[in-house]
Amino acid sequence: MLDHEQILIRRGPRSGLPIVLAVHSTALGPAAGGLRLWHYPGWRDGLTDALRLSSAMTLKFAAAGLPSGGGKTVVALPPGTELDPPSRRDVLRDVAEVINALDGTYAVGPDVGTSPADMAVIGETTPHVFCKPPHLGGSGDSSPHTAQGTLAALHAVSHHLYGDRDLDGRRMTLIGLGHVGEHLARLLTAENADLTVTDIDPAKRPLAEELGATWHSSATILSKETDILIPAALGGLLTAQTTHDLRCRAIAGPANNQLDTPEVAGLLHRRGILWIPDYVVSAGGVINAITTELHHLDATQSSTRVNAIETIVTDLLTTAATQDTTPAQAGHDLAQRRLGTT
Ligand SMILES: NC(=O)c1ccc[n+]([C@@H]2O[C@H](COP(=O)([O-])OP(=O)(O)OC[C@H]3O[C@@H](n4cnc5c(N)ncnc54)[C@H](O)[C@@H]3O)[C@@H](O)[C@H]2O)c1
Repeated sequence: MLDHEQILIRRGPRSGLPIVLAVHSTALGPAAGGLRLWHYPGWRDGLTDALRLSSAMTLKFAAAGLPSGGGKTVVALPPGTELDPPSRRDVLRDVAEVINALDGTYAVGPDVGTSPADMAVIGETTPHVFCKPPHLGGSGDSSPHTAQGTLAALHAVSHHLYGDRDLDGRRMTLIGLGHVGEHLARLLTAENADLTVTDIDPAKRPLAEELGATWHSSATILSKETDILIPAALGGLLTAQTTHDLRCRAIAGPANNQLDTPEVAGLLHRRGILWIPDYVVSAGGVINAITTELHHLDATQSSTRVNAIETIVTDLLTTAATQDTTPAQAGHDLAQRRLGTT
């Protein structure tokens, strides 16, 4: 059954590249979601990714209580393709024209492979764009807000596990010191967490030293004993296999698509490990962008919405405990209720 409202697939007239724009749902409001400019074996793989990612955006907005729907755009670059600046501009103009064809049903922001600077180029052709650089009136880099929302989720988890939201001395293990990970590491250090960090990029190690965090090999990080594990790198980290290695009480991080398959949530539950849905934990960036740019809230109101992730996670954990289910199931049920599908 087709689960999506609209799927546009076009070969860009300037770039010749396949552009897939998927609108999963506008049940709660106009759709929004990032532009992924990434290498795929073929355009159909890009289509599969756009379908999956756009439905995840619907869940993200519904769980966050935002009046927006899920969408995503994927430009499927053939393997090995490098875009020089003029070619990149051509792709972005092609994408902007596809967005304009939807007449406000969908607005685009950055995702893997794109940045606020790319949104500025798209914004030359369509107004349906967010996260442009601040000097062009946008909210710019979303990663500080994603880190802020993740911190809010960690407060909720700490309170649930230990009866205290204070992170002072709490053992936290952070995987990935990229855009979000670095901001989060600084926030956790400011709260005196007992922080261990890792990254496959050894150039990140000086940051660990600067913050007084413990640096750990990425190869063995999952088996390190810790209170809360925070995935902030790539997806697919949690599999039936890696689940056996874990020595943590909970997992809450911003990395998208952490579970290899949905069944892994059940495996974690049976091992007594709380897993907080990634689409709830990682929502801070898009909450800030959408509320400030599309819903015109001021910075304080928007920050309050990002910090409300703490309440959302608290409610999910309470529901899961009282109904003897997983936070994953509780999150799914919450989103479906808001979407009016249950
Ligand atoms: N940037 C945002 O606002 C935002 C919003 C929502 C979700 N996310 C998700 O959060 C995650 C991090 O995003 P980001 O913008 O910081 O990305 P990024 O590319 O800046 O950082 C990722 C970091 O992870 C490291 N890494 C990759 N594989 C690793 C591994 N196996 N072990 C350890 N480290 C590894 C990389 O070297 C890099 O430093 C991604 O999954 C992203 O989809 C980001």
